[in-house]
Amino acid sequence: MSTSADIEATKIWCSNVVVKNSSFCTPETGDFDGAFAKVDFAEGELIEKGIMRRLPEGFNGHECQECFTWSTERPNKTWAMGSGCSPYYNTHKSANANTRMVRYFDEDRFEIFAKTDIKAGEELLHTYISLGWRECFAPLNEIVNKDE
Ligand SMILES: C[S@@+](CC[C@H](N)C(=O)[O-])C[C@H]1O[C@@H](n2cnc3c(N)ncnc32)[C@H](O)[C@@H]1O
Repeated sequence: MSTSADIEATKIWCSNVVVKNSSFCTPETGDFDGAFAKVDFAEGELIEKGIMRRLPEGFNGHECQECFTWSTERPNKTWAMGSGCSPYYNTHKSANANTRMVRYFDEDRFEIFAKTDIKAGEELLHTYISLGWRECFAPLNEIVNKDE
């Protein structure tokens, strides 16, 4: 088990998260991946931390579902790839998302925290900040917000 000193001292820590088939998989979608809690988390607890690597200038994140929006500029021109399990978190609208990602753009790192108490085995979901405007997420945005 990692102590808080271990976690503090490391840049990438995702020991309490596993990746496996998402709970959103259906016979129609086929298999795809999601991130899951390996242990119980209390509301506010750190789930995972890691680093980002910026993608080359000119990279078009509108065509890539796996990269992260990595600036507050809109339209966004800076995209990054995240460490650990971070690329595998599926999304949901804010009311149903059980995690939140804190982005430290100037340090190229992130932390993911529990928004609610989470039981081991639950799928971890966060609301993608680009869900409403990234071109490749248009079909997903319709699915997630179909009741709005
Ligand atoms: C950042 S990736 C997440 C990991 C991805 N599921 C995988 O297997 O690599 C984003 C993609 O996951 C899928 N996804 C995310 N949230 C979803 C949801 N709530 N329902 C269905 N598919 C979802 C969509 O295909 C989306 O483009």
